[in-house]
Amino acid sequence: MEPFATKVAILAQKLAEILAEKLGHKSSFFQESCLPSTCYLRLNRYPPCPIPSDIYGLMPHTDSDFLTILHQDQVGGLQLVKDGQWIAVKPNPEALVINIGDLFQAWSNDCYKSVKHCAVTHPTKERFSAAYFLCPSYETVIESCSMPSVYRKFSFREYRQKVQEDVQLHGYKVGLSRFLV
Ligand SMILES: O=C(O)CCC(=O)C(=O)O
Ligand SMILES: [Fe+2]
Repeated sequence: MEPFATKVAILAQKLAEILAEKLGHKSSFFQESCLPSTCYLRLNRYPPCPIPSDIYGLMPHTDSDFLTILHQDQVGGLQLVKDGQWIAVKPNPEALVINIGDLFQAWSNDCYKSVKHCAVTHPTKERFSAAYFLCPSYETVIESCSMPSVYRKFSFREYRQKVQEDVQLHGYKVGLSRFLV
């Protein structure tokens, strides 16, 4: 697991840099704010579920990070919203899935969009996935890279607190729209 985490951490930094450069920003921001101690790897296990159409493996959500690198096995179950429709991502254990997270959406001033996704369960098969989250330290302030800014600047701590508060109060994450200017 450690060699996977090390490789995927390097890949995440490279991808963040390339995406920043695409927006005309030669940024060391991700290297400075996303440290090994602030990023994490989550291992997901989805047991078989006899009523898959009624029970999600993971509820629809966007990731609260800069970007996520996901490896899924051959069972399949990852779905995402494209042009307003839920589509299944064809499982390919040889490939990695890269998802933009909320923080990249805010930093890029809505140029990159945080993708809504979920995991559905399988009636008979157990499924595994591994997700690496490129996250900054809680003190990091996320400020749009261009003007006029769609979102006010906020710290990652503030963002996480707001998400938690919304989940506790309303039962769901509201996300970036809480930070619209
Ligand atoms: O298991 C999957 O395909 C999705 C995992 C995921 O979205 C997450 O861990 O945030
Ligand atoms: Fe996710």
